[in-house]
Amino acid sequence: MQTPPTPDGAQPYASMAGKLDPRLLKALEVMDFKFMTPVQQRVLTELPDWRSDCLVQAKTGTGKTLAFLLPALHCLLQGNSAPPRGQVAILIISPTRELAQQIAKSCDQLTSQLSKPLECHIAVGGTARASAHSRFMKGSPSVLVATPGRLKDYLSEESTAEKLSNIQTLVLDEADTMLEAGFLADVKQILRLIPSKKTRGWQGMCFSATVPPKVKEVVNVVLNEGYTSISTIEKNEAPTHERVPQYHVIIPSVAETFTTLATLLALESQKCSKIIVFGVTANMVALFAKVFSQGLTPLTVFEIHSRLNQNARTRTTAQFKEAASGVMFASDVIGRGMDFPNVDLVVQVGLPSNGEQYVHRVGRTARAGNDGRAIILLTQAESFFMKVNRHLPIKPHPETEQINSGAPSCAETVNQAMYSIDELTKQRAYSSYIGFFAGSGLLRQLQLDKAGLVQLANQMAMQGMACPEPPPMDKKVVGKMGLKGVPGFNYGNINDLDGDGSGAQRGRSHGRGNGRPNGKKRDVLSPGAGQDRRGGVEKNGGGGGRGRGRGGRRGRGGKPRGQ
Ligand SMILES: Nc1ncnc2c1ncn2[C@@H]1O[C@H](COP(=O)(O)OP(=O)(O)OP(=O)(O)O)[C@@H](O)[C@H]1O
Repeated sequence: MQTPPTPDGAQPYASMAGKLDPRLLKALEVMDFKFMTPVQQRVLTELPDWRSDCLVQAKTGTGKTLAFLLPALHCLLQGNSAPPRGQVAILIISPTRELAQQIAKSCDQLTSQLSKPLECHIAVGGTARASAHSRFMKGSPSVLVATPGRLKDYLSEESTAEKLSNIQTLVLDEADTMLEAGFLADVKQILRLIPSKKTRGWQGMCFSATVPPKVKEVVNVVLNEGYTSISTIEKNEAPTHERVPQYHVIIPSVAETFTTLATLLALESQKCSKIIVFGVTANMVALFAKVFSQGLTPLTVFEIHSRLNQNARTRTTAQFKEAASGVMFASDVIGRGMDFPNVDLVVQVGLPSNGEQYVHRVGRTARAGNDGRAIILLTQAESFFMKVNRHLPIKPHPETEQINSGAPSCAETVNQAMYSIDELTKQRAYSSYIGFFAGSGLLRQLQLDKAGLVQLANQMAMQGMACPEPPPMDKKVVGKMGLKGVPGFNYGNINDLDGDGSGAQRGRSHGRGNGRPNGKKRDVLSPGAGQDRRGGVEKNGGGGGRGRGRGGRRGRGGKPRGQ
């Protein structure tokens, strides 16, 4: 007898008996997933064939991962056209390392009930390439979850590419970001390195919570004409959850960013226990984390961005997934796809790269049917974001006045915390802030010229970060930012700055000429370094971690450097 559907129309997975591989159904039972989410139901019931090409849009946190894994795994397990043993059948490309690891974990859970384990491998930057590659070559990988850089690196070796010469399914998760300017070239190059769709007829699956119209123009690189399009979002419906009230707080001046955030978090941590705070650049996030670790919040502070090495990123991801409470300061390395259970509140400080990125960041809360809230902190000049994204239901925060009036009373505490932060951390935050805007094309919308940008950053440094003068900038870096000759910079040697907590003392001058006692040279930052726009994208295949991150980071919408 058929199990009846629930009142809201969700079909139980039990109704898929006889259709979906029983071992997958058993795994779903073990995972305690009794009902299909709407996107899972629609993919499993509306695809003409589970091998059909598709573009699927559904809100964040609604179970898209299983919606592509289930049909792909079913076809692999049932199909008689499975590739020879040792060859990859399902290739999943993700924009970030953390997301790749998360997808692989879901895949392992779904295949846990097979009598003989099915191997799901990961190929991402920042991890020991040699050992992962050797496991991949010696093993029998049926599924590979990869980030573009490391995948290109694998495919550049003939023997490795051979293992990908019989793929059945190619999934682009976060498809819109994978098919936009910064990534499209990578994807096209990957497609040149695997057997062509025309001759091999592999299935293409594109999934995302946001599908801007321009994506549809390029989706044909992985989908055949006539592909199935599924969306669980109504035409005029906001792409965010109705369960997430969204608010903005306008900060009186950029100098008050830190005090406003401190006031907001003090207020919010009375009602919320698990919070993610996004910042505009990795270096700004690093500064937030250091400052708020100085007793500015009762919550445990977590930090994740591309300037941390991959071990630290992976550890923090696991810890924050497990944590019952805490505040995680994050860049866009976790902006998309990441599933941290029970996040109550998402705060965005400053502008996201675009409306889509805003939606994905908000989507770190209210997942799997839970509730959540979202707040964006913007300066008056940045408030154009609401005008150009009118479809987003962002309202003024009901406690804006209380937050703004409370901020000055935090100034002393924030200043004291700032004094204890090393000079290099502040310099990097300052430099990355300038680099972000200089390379963003946002100056016009902000009604700022280049000198105005430098002035704004100086104001933030001197009034917000307790710097006695603008942090020093290297002339070459300024030139690379396209700001040569712009007034307002304090040129100096970054190598002279104190670079860790031990060298920084309360109230210590931030000026030039503080020699490093050990005479160690510091790397000079490249413009835009420490920016995690485009979701903390992958760069080259090899190496990774802190050192590589500097040279290879991608600016807003730009091509990845160093490839
Ligand atoms: N059928 C189900 N029943 C209950 N929970 C589910 C089901 N399917 C998925 N989930 C859970 O819902 C959460 C969100 O799933 P998932 O990460 O796949 O969302 P998503 O739509 O891919 O989100 P994003 O757009 O942010 O990438 C996860 O914790 C997942 O385990």
